[in-house]
Amino acid sequence: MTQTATGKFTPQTDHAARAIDLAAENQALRARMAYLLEQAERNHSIMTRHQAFDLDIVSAANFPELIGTIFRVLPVISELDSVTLTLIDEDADIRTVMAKLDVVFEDFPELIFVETLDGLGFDLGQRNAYTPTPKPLLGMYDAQRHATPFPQPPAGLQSVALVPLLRNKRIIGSLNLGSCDPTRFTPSLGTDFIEHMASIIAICLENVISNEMLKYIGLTDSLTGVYNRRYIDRRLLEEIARARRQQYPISFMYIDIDHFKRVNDTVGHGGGDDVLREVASRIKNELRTSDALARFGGEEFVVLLIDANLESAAFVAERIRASVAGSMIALSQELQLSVTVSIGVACLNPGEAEGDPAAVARAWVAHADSLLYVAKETGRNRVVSRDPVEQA
Ligand SMILES: Nc1nc2c(ncn2[C@@H]2O[C@H](COP(=O)(O)OP(=O)(O)OP(=O)(O)O)[C@@H](O)[C@H]2O)c(=O)[nH]1
Repeated sequence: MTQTATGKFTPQTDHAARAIDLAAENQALRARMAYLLEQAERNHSIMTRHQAFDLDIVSAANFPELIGTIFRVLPVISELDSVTLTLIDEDADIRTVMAKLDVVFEDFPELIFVETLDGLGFDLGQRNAYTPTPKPLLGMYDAQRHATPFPQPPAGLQSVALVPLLRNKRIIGSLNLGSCDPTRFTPSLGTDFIEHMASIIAICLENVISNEMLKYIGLTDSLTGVYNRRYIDRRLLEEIARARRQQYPISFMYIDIDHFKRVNDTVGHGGGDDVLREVASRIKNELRTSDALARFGGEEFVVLLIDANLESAAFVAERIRASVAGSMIALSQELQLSVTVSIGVACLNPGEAEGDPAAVARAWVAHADSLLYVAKETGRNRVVSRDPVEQA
């Protein structure tokens, strides 16, 4: 109703006022609907992006691909200013295996390794088998308290979420999310969504790490820790193809411990194993990181040298021979042993790598083996890099 000049209300004015109220209400409803629509569209877009992210990480072929995707994609789709990952790696097994598989950790400054659960840098309270699943910790960023999960925080970091990564109730690390918006992560915020995301990341991490470990075990010799024959057979084919493309020489060394049967007879099989380990370590010390050392079986080792001609490979072989023969191998305080090796060296020059790589590899290895045979026949403890017939 509307009041007249005399103070009375008339039906007309009442009607008009009601219309104004309705219009205002309508406008407010429309604004609210527009807001909800916008929110729904935003949520839909976030969901779609996260579904695509889940697919990406689930199909990551290896460890670098997985963590690369997490660090590259997650900050964008979740509109975050920092994403880091802490992994618990008690005996540095993960780091050792990844390094062996040529993962370059410097490429991932957001990846943090800690030795223990306490090292995660946030309080999970006393834990035992019956402790309930730890929840993500959300709140204001504190430079001192969050120094471990955010070693290089972006300027203006305000709020953080530290999300435990769990596999079968075991905490394997944490996903650390940071935002410059102070209201982004508050203790009252629901955590279902980030817990779900963290659980998928944890599954992917565990799978990829186990796969890499298996790959590593499948390519290395368990006694000496150097590569095994399977690895070198595959690598030979790759390097022959690469040397052919890039036109550089590659060399191959066949190394055999002299009279190893006598070593075993003297110090037993266990002592023989120690000798194998020490010889592998002495050979490795003489090599560049680009060279590949493998145990071919028994007391035989092989080395693949990249971009090395016959002369430089023979030089390295001579250094290896001298290193093994140069000092006794101590099996215990009382027991020391003198060991020597014989080495055959063959080079594959640009132009000689043509044809079927497998056939080239076979002929090349056989050549190095025949030179090793010459070294054995002509007195052992020596390097032979040329056929005696060629030399004559
Ligand atoms: N301890 C140990 N011995 C091994 C291993 N694999 C092979 N052998 C031994 O290595 C010895 C190889 O001996 P041979 O091939 O006869 O040659 P050699 O005594 O080294 O003599 P030359 O090669 O002619 O100098 C054998 O006694 C094998 O038992 C191993 O993993 N550990």
